[in-house]
Amino acid sequence: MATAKPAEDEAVADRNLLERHKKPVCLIVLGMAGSGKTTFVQQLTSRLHTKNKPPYVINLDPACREVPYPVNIDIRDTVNYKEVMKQYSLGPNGGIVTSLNLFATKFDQVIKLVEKRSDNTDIAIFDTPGQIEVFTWSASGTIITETLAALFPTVVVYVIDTVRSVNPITFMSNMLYACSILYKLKLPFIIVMNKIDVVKHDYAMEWMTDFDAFELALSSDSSYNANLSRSLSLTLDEFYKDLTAIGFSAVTGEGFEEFLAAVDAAVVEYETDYCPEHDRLQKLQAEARSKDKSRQKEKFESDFEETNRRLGVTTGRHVSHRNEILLRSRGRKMTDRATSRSVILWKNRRRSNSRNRIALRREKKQYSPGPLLYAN
Ligand SMILES: Nc1nc2c(ncn2[C@@H]2O[C@H](COP(=O)(O)OP(=O)(O)OP(=O)(O)O)[C@@H](O)[C@H]2O)c(=O)[nH]1
Repeated sequence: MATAKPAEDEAVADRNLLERHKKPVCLIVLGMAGSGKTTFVQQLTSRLHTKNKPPYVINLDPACREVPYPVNIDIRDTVNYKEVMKQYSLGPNGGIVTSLNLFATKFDQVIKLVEKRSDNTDIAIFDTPGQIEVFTWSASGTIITETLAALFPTVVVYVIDTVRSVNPITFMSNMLYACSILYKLKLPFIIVMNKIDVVKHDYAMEWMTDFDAFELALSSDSSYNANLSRSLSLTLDEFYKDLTAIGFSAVTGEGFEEFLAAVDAAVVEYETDYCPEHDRLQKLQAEARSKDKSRQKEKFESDFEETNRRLGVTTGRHVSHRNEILLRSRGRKMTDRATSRSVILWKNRRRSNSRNRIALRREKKQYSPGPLLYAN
């Protein structure tokens, strides 16, 4: 029996891997405002439709005016962003965070819908808000990403505006952001250098592989920013090494095949690097939880025995006559004290009950998201 266990574990691990293989690849599209995320999703969706491989598309931007691609799940159908801002007296960013939080409470339903489509969809695309930090550093963004990554092969697609990044300092800011997201999420990562129909991405590829070229681009600038960018470029060398970057035009579709190849490679990376690490961490967490449980149980048992010992109650249920009297008198004293305490407590409770009723009445008026709507 004992020898069969590792083989069983291996079989379970293989089955998990196969199950993960079956499900659609989830692409989480991130990028600064105006980098072209929505246009990129539109181009990708239309090309995949042409290939007869329609993706499952989910819009997670509650503040966008219109979605220019066929969307299967739209956060705006469930959460009214303007109403959230009004009800909670929030500004635009707070409104987006709260809308995402409200939507995250229904994310299990999104997962079920994506799972349902696993037989006839290879790719699920998640378009995110332009306020990048709202998704990457918020609780709901983390919940959404981690839930997806635990169940499906998940890849982060970071869209960069190649036109704006010709400025080496802007380029460095973009790369720093990408780096922070990569190390936070630890998921396979593809950088999409968008808008190559306007400016080719060769300069950026050169800056990532050749420090001297980047320094040359900064040579005319002696500001603090330029010096900082220079130093950071050396530090980011490690980050650049493992990075997959491709050129893309969300307008013409140039780079589409290269992007699909990068996604395939990222799925392999997800299975060989992310999954084993994820499983290892899960195992460690489960072990820590069970250790904690047994520690708590031991503590409870020792506390219980100690209390019994102090009260003179032996485990054999024998209570000495003296102890019995002691217990009774202690009990009486406690009841006297308890009665007056109960009266005060009762009065306080009545007061707090009416306060709760008012709070509840107010709460009822507060915004709650609608049902999750979806198109097949
Ligand atoms: N020339 C060119 N323009 C592009 C490309 N991709 C996007 N654009 C333009 O860039 C602008 C911003 O594109 P969006 O797709 O709205 O960018 P976004 O990142 O979704 O913007 P937010 O929703 O504000 O975050 C639009 O005017 C697009 O037409 C591209 O590949 N080439």
